[in-house]
Amino acid sequence: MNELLNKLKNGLIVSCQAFEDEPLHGSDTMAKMAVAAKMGGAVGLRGCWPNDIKAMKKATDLPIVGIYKVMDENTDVSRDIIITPTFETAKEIYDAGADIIALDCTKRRSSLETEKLIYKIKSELDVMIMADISTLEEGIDAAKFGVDIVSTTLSGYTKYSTQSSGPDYDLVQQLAEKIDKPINAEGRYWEPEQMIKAFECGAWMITIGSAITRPQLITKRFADRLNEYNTKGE
Ligand SMILES: CC(=O)N[C@H](C=O)[C@@H](O)[C@H](O)[C@H](O)COP(=O)(O)O
Repeated sequence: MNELLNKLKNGLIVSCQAFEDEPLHGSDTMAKMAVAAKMGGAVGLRGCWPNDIKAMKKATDLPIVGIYKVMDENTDVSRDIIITPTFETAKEIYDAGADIIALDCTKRRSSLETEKLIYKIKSELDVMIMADISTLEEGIDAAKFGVDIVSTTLSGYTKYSTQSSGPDYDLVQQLAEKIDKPINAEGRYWEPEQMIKAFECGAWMITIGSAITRPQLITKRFADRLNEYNTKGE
């Protein structure tokens, strides 16, 4: 088994990402988040854009799953491919130091295009690929096209995938049963016990983002609960 995959086995990857409209946006802050994640016991990181990845790489020695999100004011996140959409974006994060490149492998793009992109990355860059998918069928296809890891990242974020406010355990389980590749559980994990359930469903590793690195959402979760409590008696 590949040495990097061994390091990630049964481990926690912390996603450190903040868009321009988020209070923690900026590479310095993401690097600090990365250090905090390492102190807390993360075995890997997920980061977005070359500058953030470079800064996180400099600040820690943890392996990085790199992505490059491309979006503008016309982007519809349920319709468009935004996670590492092209070879050029993959190459940029590879040059920045990503150890694994994650890319959208949903059927929002044709299978042929996805297959070609995977082939080009595999043949020109010495890097592992994580397929961000939303359904079992997409996971099976991505595995056939030669990715190294399949991730549930986009379940709930394509129009045709299972919509849920919590993690998609069924998808983790089905992928683990049907695909002979490590499965990364990702998306809407907020509780340690949810994470354990993902491993019981067959996950190789787990990636958690918002519940650890988006303080505005962490605060909102508490504030929402408090509002609910405060309005009950009215
Ligand atoms: C759907 C999409 O674009 N997900 C992104 C992928 O990189 C990130 O915004 C998520 O934070 C990440 O997947 C981790 O998930 P969660 O934050 O739920 O733990």
